[in-house]
Amino acid sequence: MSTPDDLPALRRLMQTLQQRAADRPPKSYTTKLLDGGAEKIGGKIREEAEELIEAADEEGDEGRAHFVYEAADLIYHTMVLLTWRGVDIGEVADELERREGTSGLVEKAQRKTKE
Ligand SMILES: N=c1c2ncn([C@@H]3O[C@H](COP(=O)(O)OP(=O)(O)OP(=O)(O)O)[C@@H](O)[C@H]3O)c2ncn1[C@@H]1O[C@H](COP(=O)(O)O)[C@@H](O)[C@H]1O
Repeated sequence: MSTPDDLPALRRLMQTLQQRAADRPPKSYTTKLLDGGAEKIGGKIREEAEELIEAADEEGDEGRAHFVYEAADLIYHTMVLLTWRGVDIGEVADELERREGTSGLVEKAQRKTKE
């Protein structure tokens, strides 16, 4: 499985989340989410996605920093859902690698001819 070597923070976060899933320490926000299952985590993902979209057109350095902050929130919660489902970020990286070089437009056209 490939690992996002250029993004060591993502790899470390994945390991922390997997450890949380194994240990379920009570004083952990991740544990709270994992215990709530896909519904709880999915609700947070929806909320964080909305917040990211809202931040997308905020101007200036502060707006940019807020947008980055919201993107990190969304990525964290998405990674918690991956963890809940037993999927490693490396598997997502593999899928992105498989797609490398194929335009979304080309992929869509191929899908349509198969249907
Ligand atoms: N990267 C994150 C991270 N990003 C965001 N969050 C939390 O996600 C929540 C974002 O939701 P909101 O802004 O809606 O805050 P809230 O209203 O308090 O949230 P809710 O009570 O409504 O769920 C906040 O509580 C943030 O602190 C995170 N919590 C944890 N991590 C990482 O996960 C690791 C393990 O965390 P614990 O499992 O809590 O120890 C940490 O060391 C960090 O590396």
